[in-house]
Amino acid sequence: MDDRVDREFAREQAHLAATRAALARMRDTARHRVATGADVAGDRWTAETLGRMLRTHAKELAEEPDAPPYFGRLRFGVAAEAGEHAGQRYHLGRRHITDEAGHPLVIDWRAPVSRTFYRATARDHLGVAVRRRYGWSSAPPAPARLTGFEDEHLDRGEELGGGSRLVAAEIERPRIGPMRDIVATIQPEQDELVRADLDTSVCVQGAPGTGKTAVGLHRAAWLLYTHRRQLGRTGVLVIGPNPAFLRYVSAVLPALGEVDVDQRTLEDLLARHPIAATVVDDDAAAAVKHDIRMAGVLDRALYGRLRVTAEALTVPDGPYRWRLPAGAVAGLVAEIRRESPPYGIGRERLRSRVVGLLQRQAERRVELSGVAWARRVGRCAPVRDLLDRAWPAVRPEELLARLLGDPDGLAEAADGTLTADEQNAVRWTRPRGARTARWSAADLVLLDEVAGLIEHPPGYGHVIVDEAQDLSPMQCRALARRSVHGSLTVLGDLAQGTTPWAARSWPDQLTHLGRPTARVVPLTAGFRVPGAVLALANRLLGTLGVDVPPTRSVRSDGHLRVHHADDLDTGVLDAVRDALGYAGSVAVIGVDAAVTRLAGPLRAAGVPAAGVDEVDPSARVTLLPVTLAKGLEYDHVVLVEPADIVAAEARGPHRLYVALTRAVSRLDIVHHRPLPAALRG
Ligand SMILES: Nc1ncnc2c1ncn2[C@@H]1O[C@H](COP(=O)(O)OP(=O)(O)OP(=O)(O)O)[C@@H](O)[C@H]1O
Repeated sequence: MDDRVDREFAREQAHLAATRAALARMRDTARHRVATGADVAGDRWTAETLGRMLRTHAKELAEEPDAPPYFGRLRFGVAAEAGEHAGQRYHLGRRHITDEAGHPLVIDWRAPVSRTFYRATARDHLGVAVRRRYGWSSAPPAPARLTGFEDEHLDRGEELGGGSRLVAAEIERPRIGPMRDIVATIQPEQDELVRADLDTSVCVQGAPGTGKTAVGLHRAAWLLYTHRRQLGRTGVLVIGPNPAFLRYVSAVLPALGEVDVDQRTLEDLLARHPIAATVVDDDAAAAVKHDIRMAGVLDRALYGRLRVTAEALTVPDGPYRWRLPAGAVAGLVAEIRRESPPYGIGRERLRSRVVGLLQRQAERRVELSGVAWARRVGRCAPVRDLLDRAWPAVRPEELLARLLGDPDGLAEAADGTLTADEQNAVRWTRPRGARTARWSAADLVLLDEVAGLIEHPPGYGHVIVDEAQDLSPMQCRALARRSVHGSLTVLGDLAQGTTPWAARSWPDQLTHLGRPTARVVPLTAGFRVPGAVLALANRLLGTLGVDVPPTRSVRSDGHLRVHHADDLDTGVLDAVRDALGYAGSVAVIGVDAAVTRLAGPLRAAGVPAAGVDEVDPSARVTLLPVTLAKGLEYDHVVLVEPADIVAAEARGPHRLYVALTRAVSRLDIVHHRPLPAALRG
């Protein structure tokens, strides 16, 4: 028996050597092609496209050159269910690797056959006789070493499920550096989401650490692989809550071979102007500006610019004068309004219909040179003046500056929609012109709404929105506008909503996102947070006012400790010193001011600690303001004074829930004030 295992292991070593040699050859070829690609292409456009493609390919192959080249293997049986794969073996990895003759040594995890690896069970083995998982040890820069494998004879009814040693080790591996991909251990319910069709929009409701972000990123990679041409043209957009989060997840897609996904914050996507740091809306103003009713107010303000003109139009044309009778233009405007094109297109439509009527008149009298005549008349002063009166061109900045700066204009647009108090809340006390105006973050959302009414923005083939529960209705609309012809993956957790406008129900949020009928799929297996920590965090759930399914942790390791400290700084310092005795990353999380203040005492005690935005390789400890903690994870978390986190903001309990669920292995809570009631006892 052992002999058989040894022989099998030797065969695996030989396959590994062949795979590494093939990968090195593919990399050399890719590099060579980058160097010569531009010379072999026939024209400049082809050269550029080819060059870009080759550079991308070379870059993909250069990612993590010494990482394990595969993670699993499928051996199909010979029964009918195996179909075309009968008797075949396939190693599965992050990308295809082929030998010199073009035979596959490793199949991409996204290929259709790989689906079987994630979905096959003992009850429904989908033709698979044996599923094999590999164990690797890696100590970069040395290449990863194959340490063993684990077989499940699915055809004999054997299945390890949660008992797989390799899967458990992979899930519980300490976190160092940026987020990693999970291709080796994607779970069936996650795989179903990852491989949902391109035209399917889906919403994933998942408690902290259930793999929402991981699912979203793997879905992006799968979609790009499966619909490369279409999405190469239309693009994939990933929206994350803040730059620290985006930095944390930014390595996943390149590691999966995808270097062309647009990963941004929503603020960045809508940044027509820099946000003025000095212009911060107070709570009342922000609440109104993010309210869905603002969509109606802006629409009314914009279309309030149309003027019904009863005048006749006269256009001199050489010896002739062409005329439109009074009322004709008003009729055209009403007709175009009924067709409801974007405002900017409406203006051009009016121009061309006016010209069309004039042209019909003219054609009865003279021979016209069609297009040139129409262009000239369309730009002539009387037509231009008429358009500027009846359907004036509008810039979003100018419209919003007038709306917020002019109480009468605001009252007119908001009458019956916003109360007088709400109008007062958003009104500028010192009116400014469009050029000198300074815009707040919420103003940029409004400007985007107006810009979207004037002209549809370019869209994406697929948009993935993380932490979607935190988006306001107006922010949702900005994303809906960019995915009109594409689909959406909406990721979030109602229990982690911390903005004043955070969603309390997915159907409402999905309606704002333009996908009212998207399926809401729960994920309930927690991969990040150890059981003991999750049990504590779950105690808060009842106080958060949302209806979400409970979660169980799949982790067997980890610890939770609660320390009462007479002196908070000393308590934190002790906990941090203890944390540094373990492998992995450490974060100190507390209200923003406390975290800033703790930098001094930690430094004085000889513990280097970096801010979340600093890159300091000597610091294993990150000082993380709780408002930036969303989506991030650390091996060891020292959570400072939960009562302060609860008291700091209206949604303090939700914020505490987020903070409690950042720890991958160990959570130390250090408090001086009494713990919030839900955490006591
Ligand atoms: N199938 C899996 N196998 C191994 N690790 C996994 C799996 N699914 C998720 N993880 C890991 O669990 C951790 C949490 O995943 P992720 O950040 O995607 O969760 P999340 O639901 O987005 O959490 P949050 O709500 O806190 O943002 C990550 O380290 C991720 O790599």
